[in-house]
Amino acid sequence: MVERANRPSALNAPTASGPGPQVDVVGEGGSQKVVAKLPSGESIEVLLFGATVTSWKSNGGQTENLWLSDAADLTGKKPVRGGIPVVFPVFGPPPKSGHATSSLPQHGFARSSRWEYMGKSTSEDALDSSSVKLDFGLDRQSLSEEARKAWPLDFGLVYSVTLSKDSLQAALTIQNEGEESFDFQFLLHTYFRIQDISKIAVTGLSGTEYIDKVLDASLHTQSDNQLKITGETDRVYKDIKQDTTSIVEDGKPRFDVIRNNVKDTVTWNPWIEKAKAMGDFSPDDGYKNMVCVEIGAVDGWQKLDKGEAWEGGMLVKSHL
Ligand SMILES: O=P(O)(O)OC[C@H]1O[C@H](O)[C@H](O)[C@@H](O)[C@@H]1O
Repeated sequence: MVERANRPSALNAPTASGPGPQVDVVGEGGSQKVVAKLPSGESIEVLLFGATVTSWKSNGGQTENLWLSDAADLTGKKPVRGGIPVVFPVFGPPPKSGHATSSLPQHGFARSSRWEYMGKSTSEDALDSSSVKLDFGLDRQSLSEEARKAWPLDFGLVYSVTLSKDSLQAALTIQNEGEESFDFQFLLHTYFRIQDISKIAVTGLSGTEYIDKVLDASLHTQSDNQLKITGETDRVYKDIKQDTTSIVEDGKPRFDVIRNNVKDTVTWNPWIEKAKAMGDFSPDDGYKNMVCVEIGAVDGWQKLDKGEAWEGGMLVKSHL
């Protein structure tokens, strides 16, 4: 059952099986966020600005899984540097001209729009198996005037984030509510927190073609099953056959990222110079503690006809 957020008394109603997941809306204005905690201690925080997940703690609440810059703006003035920004309807810089997204900023408007918290649904069978799903909505009416002008199409988004004991699921449903079809790209720009970039490998990409954005957008094929990050990395892996891309740390599984109805994945690490050059990236050597593994549909465009809906996303398992 989804409880509407405008009924605060229903937020944490006691249940027959004891205390269920705790969900609270905290903060004001651009800093408002939804904080959810399972009885076993795992938690998430989702800023309404961008519906950006800024924290995900597993392991009874002891292990933070997401990297968030110390200088991230969490007041709703600019996209968050870290966490899980939602990229829609265009990934990267939009096509220069002649496309419906051409007037939009890099990565579109979803990460810099204020979403509506639509409510939670919970399952609380037992302490160890409880979970909570938070729903967020964005439509044309809630966009800034600037974004509405730049992308004059009618749409409805529902973004659902589900916290379970060892996993986080994030899924976006896109509905075309207008009279004409539209093209979109979608990506979850997840910043994973890691101990040491020199000790990790990204696996599950072998045999896949990728565009290397650091090397002049040239096309390559991943031959090694272990992608080690040893310098600036910005690659778009396309049409991946495997469902799962993993992050291995010190030879042990750390995260499994399982794609649902999307086939592409971007790997990104700005490394030394680019990290220093970004005003909202802090500390300077924070690049050692993060790697972006970003699932999405970004190779070409997805077309959505009038009245149609599309859904895609990821399930991330944390091994800590
Ligand atoms: O600085 P941002 O707009 O958040 O983009 C950060 C990065 O996002 C993606 O990973 C792109 O592939 C990169 O080219 C880009 O630099």
